[in-house]
Amino acid sequence: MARKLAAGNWKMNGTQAALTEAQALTGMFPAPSVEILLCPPTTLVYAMAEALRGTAIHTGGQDCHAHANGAHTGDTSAELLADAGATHVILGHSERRADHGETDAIVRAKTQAAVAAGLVAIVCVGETLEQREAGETLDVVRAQLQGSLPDTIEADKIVIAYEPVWAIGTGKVPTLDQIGEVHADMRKALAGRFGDDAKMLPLLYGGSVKPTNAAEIFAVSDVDGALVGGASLKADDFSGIISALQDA
Ligand SMILES: O=C(CO)COP(=O)(O)O
Repeated sequence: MARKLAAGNWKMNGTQAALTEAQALTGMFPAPSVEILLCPPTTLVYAMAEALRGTAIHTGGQDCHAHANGAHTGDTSAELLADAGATHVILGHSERRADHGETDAIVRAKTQAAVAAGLVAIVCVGETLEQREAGETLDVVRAQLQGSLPDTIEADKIVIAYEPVWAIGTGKVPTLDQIGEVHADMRKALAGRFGDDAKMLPLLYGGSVKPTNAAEIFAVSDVDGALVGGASLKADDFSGIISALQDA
């Protein structure tokens, strides 16, 4: 069985004042039955990891460079994130693929770097609206998985997040059948490539997950958690999603 994970992606939001939201979550979930992760902007990774030290809530980055160190002005390596206290890193988010031209090959190199640094890599895939309307969703997602993952994996170091681009920040969510179809197909593709390890990989759904729709999404088979944007910024909202995952 894959482990369950509720992950929050704060994107480019959150000053130090927002750390109180992370601390509030620790009070609500002193001993959670699922993994909980918050990925703040890079500027807050160290402070959040320190604030959450000794609690059940993990801290992660939102991207890393493919190299461990060197002349890469403005970039952050997986090693630096780990040194700051991160345990996870989101890679290949559609906003990075779109804003920074990240290809599957780049995401794959970053995934290898993250795992080498001891981080869990959360690898994001997902189709655009145009691709869905053209009936290309499963092909697009399969190709992204194929290109973005290394040939050999450690099952406890990889998480997959299916995030349809058109569902991110829009309030639009695929039907439960559509989510189930993609997740089942991802599990099948991963099993074809990694054998039994595929059963251990958490497959997260992301895109307009809210406390109000989380339970029905978590009831879909092969959905092992969520990667949450807007609703992870406030402890009151994110806690509803975490509770739904615990109850699933
Ligand atoms: O992109 C996302 C998480 O990585 C999803 O964002 P929203 O939950 O705000 O739609």
